[in-house]
Amino acid sequence: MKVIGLTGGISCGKSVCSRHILDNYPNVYIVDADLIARSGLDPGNKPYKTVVDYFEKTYRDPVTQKHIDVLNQDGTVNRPLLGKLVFEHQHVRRMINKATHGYILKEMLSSILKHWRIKDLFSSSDSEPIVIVDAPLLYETYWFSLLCSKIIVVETSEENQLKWLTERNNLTQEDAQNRVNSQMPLIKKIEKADYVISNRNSIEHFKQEADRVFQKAVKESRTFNIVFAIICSILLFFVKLF
Ligand SMILES: CC(C)(COP(=O)(O)OP(=O)(O)OC[C@H]1O[C@@H](n2cnc3c(N)ncnc32)[C@H](O)[C@@H]1O)[C@@H](O)C(=O)NCCC(=O)NCCS
Ligand SMILES: Nc1ncnc2c1ncn2[C@@H]1O[C@H](COP(=O)(O)OP(=O)(O)OP(=O)(O)O)[C@@H](O)[C@H]1O
Repeated sequence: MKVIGLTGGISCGKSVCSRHILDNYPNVYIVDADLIARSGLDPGNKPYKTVVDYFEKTYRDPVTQKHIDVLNQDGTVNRPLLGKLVFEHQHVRRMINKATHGYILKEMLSSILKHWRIKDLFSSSDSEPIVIVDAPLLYETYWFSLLCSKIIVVETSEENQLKWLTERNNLTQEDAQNRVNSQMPLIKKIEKADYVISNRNSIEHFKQEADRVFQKAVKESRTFNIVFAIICSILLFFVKLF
């Protein structure tokens, strides 16, 4: 098994890229951090409880000092409202990161280890599983990046990011800008990257670039070895305790 990270700025095209790779290459599995985070906010899960507690006990609207209810009537999280607060206020963002990142790491580790096969230790073959960890905060969250042998960064212009983000999420320009500003600057991610896929032209061109870079990354990635599998299992054990 090889583990390749896929990251980049918000709304740069990571999902388009991972879907394209999933559809066109055998033995590819996607571990999607956004999807995992979403499940963490389902009622009953630990991150959900932490977030609900925070808004019930701690958080007051900074202007009106009123209590803010982030739940819908059926008890699920009101994501548009929570999203607005998270990207507007650094302390809410800190809280949500603390509430969700341990959970995301645990679920990521479990998903990755599911694809690890002892037989790949002895012979590398074309059928070796390739796990793509699609995580927007791969560099912001040190432990996430450690899991990956190579990391691909998807980049585009800030103008494209804002345009695609306002259209996709139906956001105002200001809300979209808050989301872009809440992440590590894209230029820093590009500096850290093993590979960069540029998404500044058509989607078709982007997919061709994605093919080229993905094939190179697979060739140059090392196989997830037994020592690493053991370290991950131990880490998973401790993360599960908390
Ligand atoms: C704030 C939440 C409720 C907003 O939900 P919403 O449906 O509007 O957005 P969605 O989950 O689709 O995320 C969209 C994008 O926002 C960016 N983003 C999400 N969380 C964060 C964060 N904490 N900091 C910076 N950017 C973030 C990412 O680029 C992500 O791809 C949600 O993103 C969330 O629970 N975030 C905390 C978990 C997290 O850190 N996720 C990223 C995993 S690496
Ligand atoms: N080259 C392109 N031309 C036009 N639209 C594009 C292009 N690339 C991506 N998009 C659109 O931009 C939006 C964002 O793309 P995508 O969802 O893949 O980004 P992402 O990096 O996964 O976002 P997030 O960080 O929010 O998870 C989507 O609606 C997608 O269809």
